[in-house]
Amino acid sequence: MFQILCSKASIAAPVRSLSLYPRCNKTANISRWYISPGSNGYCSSQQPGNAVSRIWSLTQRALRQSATRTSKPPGVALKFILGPAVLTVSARLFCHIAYCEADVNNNTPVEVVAKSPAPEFKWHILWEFVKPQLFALIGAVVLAFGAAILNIQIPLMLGDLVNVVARYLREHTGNYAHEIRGPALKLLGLYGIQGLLTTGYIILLSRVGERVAADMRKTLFASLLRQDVAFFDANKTGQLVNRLTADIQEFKSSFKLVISQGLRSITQTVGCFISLYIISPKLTGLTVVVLPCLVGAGALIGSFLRKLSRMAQEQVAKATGVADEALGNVRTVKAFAMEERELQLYAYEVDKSCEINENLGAGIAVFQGLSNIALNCIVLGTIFAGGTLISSNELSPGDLMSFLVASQTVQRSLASISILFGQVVRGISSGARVFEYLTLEPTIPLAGGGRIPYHSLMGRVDFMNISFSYPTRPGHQILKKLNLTLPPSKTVAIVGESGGGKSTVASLLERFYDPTSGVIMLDGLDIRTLDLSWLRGQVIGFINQEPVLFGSSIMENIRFGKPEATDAEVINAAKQANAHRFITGFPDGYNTVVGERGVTLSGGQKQRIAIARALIKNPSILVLDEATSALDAESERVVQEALDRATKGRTVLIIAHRLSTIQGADLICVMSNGRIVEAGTHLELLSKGGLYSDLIRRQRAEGQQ
Ligand SMILES: Nc1ncnc2c1ncn2[C@@H]1O[C@H](COP(=O)(O)OP(=O)(O)OP(=O)(O)O)[C@@H](O)[C@H]1O
Repeated sequence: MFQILCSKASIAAPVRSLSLYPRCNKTANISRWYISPGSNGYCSSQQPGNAVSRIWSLTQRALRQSATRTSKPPGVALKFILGPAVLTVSARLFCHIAYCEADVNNNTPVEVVAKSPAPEFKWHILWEFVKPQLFALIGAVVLAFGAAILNIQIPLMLGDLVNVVARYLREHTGNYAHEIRGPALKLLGLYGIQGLLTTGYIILLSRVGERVAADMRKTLFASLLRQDVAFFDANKTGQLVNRLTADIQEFKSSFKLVISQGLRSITQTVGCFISLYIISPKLTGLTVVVLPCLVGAGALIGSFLRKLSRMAQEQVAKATGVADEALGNVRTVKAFAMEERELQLYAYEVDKSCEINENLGAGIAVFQGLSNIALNCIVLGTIFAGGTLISSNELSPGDLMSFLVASQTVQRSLASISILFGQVVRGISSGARVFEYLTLEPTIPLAGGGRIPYHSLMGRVDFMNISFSYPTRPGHQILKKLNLTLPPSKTVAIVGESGGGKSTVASLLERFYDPTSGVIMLDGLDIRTLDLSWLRGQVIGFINQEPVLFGSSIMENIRFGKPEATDAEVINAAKQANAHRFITGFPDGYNTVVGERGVTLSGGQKQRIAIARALIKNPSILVLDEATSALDAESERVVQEALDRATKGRTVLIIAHRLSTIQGADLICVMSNGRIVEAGTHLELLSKGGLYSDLIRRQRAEGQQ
């Protein structure tokens, strides 16, 4: 199996392919090679072993495109030269050179899976979020630093205290209570100040962390909403939501931990080492020999645990994706009685996650067990060696106490640094995933630069020589040099076989996608030069087969079409859409909450609210994409009545399955193979006896007319 790994759009279709039979003059284990099928991407083989010696199957069209556009990801460079029958591939991978030749064979199907390369962590983006919180952050750092410095002081003062006790036990002279009071009060004061500093830095740090996370969430959400439709074709909603929630949460935890624990641990390690050296250079020498070995072993086990933890994170995201999809489409799941299958899918992913987490837990347990043994051995060793030094009067009992406490602090700090290291890696990878979409620029920007014509619109639309392939399937051309005119205030219907590209035409008019070639003109202006928010918000009204409502009130749903609309405007739009009567029939009227995606309403009711939502913005152009095809006869009659009223005086594009609904259109265009092949009125097309009359005949036979 081969994979195409794309950074933006994904490619996910079984397609015709060509096979490459590479012959190379040098062994190179090519695990990844680069092609650019219309967007940046990697291509890799999942077959193990020496990839150069294997047959490479790739999509013919994707490769053709890759032959014209290649770029260099780090460490990988590759060129495609496509001859009539021979494909030459030259690859430089990690300093190995491989030359491959390949014969073209069109018949082998290949599975193509989309996957993104690992995103990069960008410090300058983090800086933008941290900048507004700089003062609070500096305050937190200073307080945390102060608390850490005091922690270095504490072992020394404990030593003083023990020395007082030891002297009293040895000599039994002086006033014990008086002698102990001073160092004890000092220590108490130190504990108090340390407590205050700790409270202060935790408050400041959690404020900084929460605000940075909140800003990131808002910016990421705004960035996601800004993306064009192709982005959502290529990315699963569950995974996007995961970036907004789990990834930002993980990043926030790491950020806070690094500043609090990282700073404290490093300061304490350095400070306590100095104290250790001052107390006893000999004992410190012993510690210096033993500790790095332990820390090295700990780091090794730690890196293995981090790998497991990353796998666990990814697995949880997968499981979330499955649950999100099933719950988001719960009605379909129920309609097909697929609860058991969805449960099995989810259980499979959760079990995998559980297995990884169990291994991770066992790894952590072993790690902690070994650490405990090692740390206790160090204590024992220190007491043993320290006792020897006491017996030779090189060390006092208080010094040994200070040494023990300080060396424990060093050990704790080093251990937390190694744990922290894992957290940093997790935080950085979560941050990178968040930043990836924060900076992603949509190919069709919603705002900026586009103009809004001064004059009022006539509403003439011209599709001129439009060719189009979906970004997720660049090799599959849907529209082929399509020409179509929507005259002002006229109704044009597009009919044709299913999957022929009718809805695609509507999507291009809305600029959900831009054509691969050709121009769409609105009143003689290229729509790419027009302000997109204005075009979608005020010019085009869109009603499709399955209207999706938000889980708020009917009033808010209609007002979604024009946020500044008054209640009277909402009611007026509802009346035009034949919705007023049923809305006022509800106990809460316009304040009735419609449930998630409008589940508490019937199909016809939802459709009429969608019509009101489109009409409230008084659009010059109305696009009806099979707006009545999902309704029963009675609902269709009421909705059709509303639509007839709504289309008056507007340019209307109707995409229709059921030909009975478009017979009154001013122009009917028949689409086939990505082009308009017939155009005329119902009667003209019938008299031609072409594709349209075939469709009519077929639908009559199927009883749809
Ligand atoms: N987002 C998408 N990404 C990739 N391919 C798509 C996408 N949407 C539609 N297609 C493909 O484009 C082709 C045309 O689809 P379109 O929805 O425009 O057809 P249609 O004529 O409206 O069909 P129907 O009458 O069944 O609704 C189909 O082959 C479909 O699989």
